[in-house]
Order: sequence, then C-alpha cells, then structure tokens
Amino acid sequence: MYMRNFSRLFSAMAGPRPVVLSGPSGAGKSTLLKKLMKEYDGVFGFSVSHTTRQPRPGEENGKDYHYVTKDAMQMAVDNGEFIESAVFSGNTYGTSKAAVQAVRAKNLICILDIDMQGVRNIKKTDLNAIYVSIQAPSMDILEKRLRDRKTESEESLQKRLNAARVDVELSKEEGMFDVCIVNDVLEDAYGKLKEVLLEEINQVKKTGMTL
Ligand SMILES: Nc1ncnc2c1ncn2[C@@H]1O[C@H](COP(=O)(O)OP(=O)(O)OP(=O)(O)O)[C@@H](O)[C@H]1O
Ligand SMILES: Nc1nc2c(ncn2[C@@H]2O[C@H](COP(=O)(O)O)[C@@H](O)[C@H]2O)c(=O)[nH]1
Repeated sequence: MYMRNFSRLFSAMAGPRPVVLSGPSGAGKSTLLKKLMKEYDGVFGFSVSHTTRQPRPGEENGKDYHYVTKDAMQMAVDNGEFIESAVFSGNTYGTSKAAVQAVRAKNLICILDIDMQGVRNIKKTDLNAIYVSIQAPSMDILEKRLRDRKTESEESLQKRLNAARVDVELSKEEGMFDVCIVNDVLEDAYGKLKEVLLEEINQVKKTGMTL
C-alpha cells in the first residue's frame, strides 16, 4: 500500500531516471559509483540507504549509510518510511522514501546500490529506473576482491559468497537488468557504465545549464 502511495508521489516529480546498480558483494558497485560521482559532480546523487550493520573504517554516517539499530530500522519500516528493505548477510538494509526524494528534489540522477531483493521490489514501483548489473569476472576473483578488501569476518565472507552464487543466477533472468557489465579491468567497466548512462548525463547537464 505505502509503495503505491510513494509511486504516485514519485511520478508527480518529473526528472532524470534513477539508476539502480546491483550485483554480488565485492563486484565493484561502490568503486564504480564513487568514480561516477567524482567525475560528474552535480549530476548524480547517491540514495543513502539505512543499514543495521556496523560502519567500516572510513565510512561516514549519513554519507555511506544511515547506521541504525535493529529496533529503529524495524520501527521505520513499520511506519512505511521505506520504498524497499531486505535482509542481506544477517543485516537489514533499506531505501527510504526520503533518501530518494532528497536526490530527486535537486534534479540529480539518483543512484541506488542495492541487492537483488531490492531490485525486485523497486521494479514494483513507478521509479522507472535503469537497472545495471555489475558482475565480477569469476567467483574466484570475487572472493579474492572481498578478502583483499579486509572488511568481512570469515563468517560474513562466506554468507556474501553464498548470496553471490544465487545473485549471479538470478541476474541472468530475462528482463531483470537493462545491461550487465563485467567489472574486470576497472577503467573498461567504468567506460561501459558511462556509455550506458550518457543520455541521462547529457540531459541533466543541459537542464542544469538552463536553470
Ligand atoms: N576492476 C577491479 N579490479 C580489481 N579490484 C577491484 C575492481 N573493482 C573493484 N575492486 C576492488 O574490489 C573490492 C570490492 O569492490 P567494492 O567495494 O566496490 O564492491 P561492492 O560491489 O560495492 O561490494 P559491496 O556490495 O560489498 O558493497 C574493493 O576493494 C575494490 O577496490
Ligand atoms: N535491498 C537493499 N540492498 C542494499 C541497500 N543498501 C545496500 N544494499 C546492498 O547490501 C549489500 C551489502 O552492502 P555492504 O555495504 O554491507 O557491503 C550490497 O549488495 C548492497 O548493494 C538497500 O537500501 N536495499
């Protein structure tokens, strides 16, 4: 029900199409979106999710995530504050209506970095997003990247690798994604991502200049 209300409110706000990045943990979504936001300052805005997981070293509350307790998250979900929420690797994550509206109010391209459950739920809304799957070249490379990132305990790493195996299969479903980018050489993957988003980028740049 709240999803439909949100959709009505959202479709009333014309603007650039949001971009959903999804793919296994460690595939390189954050790396790619940070490059995009740095190169196109004033074009993209990140939808800051809520999470019950602990912040990693270097992550900032309100910038990378809104870090909340399980109780606070549950209360906000029950209040209908989220467009979607999902449990991933033992923690809850969610996209609030406020996070997306904050970006859209500035007429920026809203980027969401969400898991496959989130993709399925966002697809039920009127967000009219561009869905981009980011994949690692292989499970071995994915595991190496996750281990080298040094953010996960062995238990969390195994949970993420298990989720990744499911994720890889689900992402092959017909019509799930508009495009799939294999993030092997970072600059090549980044080039492909820019190519996919070029039309939206140019539109925002053009509109920005006439404001
Ligand atoms: N093309 C690449 N080649 C080598 N290493 C990469 C490449 N892309 C990203 N990495 C590295 O792999 C690790 C995982 O990348 P990143 O954190 O961006 O993944 P993610 O998909 O956002 O993961 P999560 O879903 O867990 O947030 C990071 O240490 C990053 O520096
Ligand atoms: N469904 C949602 N998934 C989300 C959201 N924010 C992040 N994520 C996904 O969670 C995993 C793990 O992220 P990490 O930062 O702990 O490594 C990753 O796949 C993200 O894409 C959200 O709001 N909703």
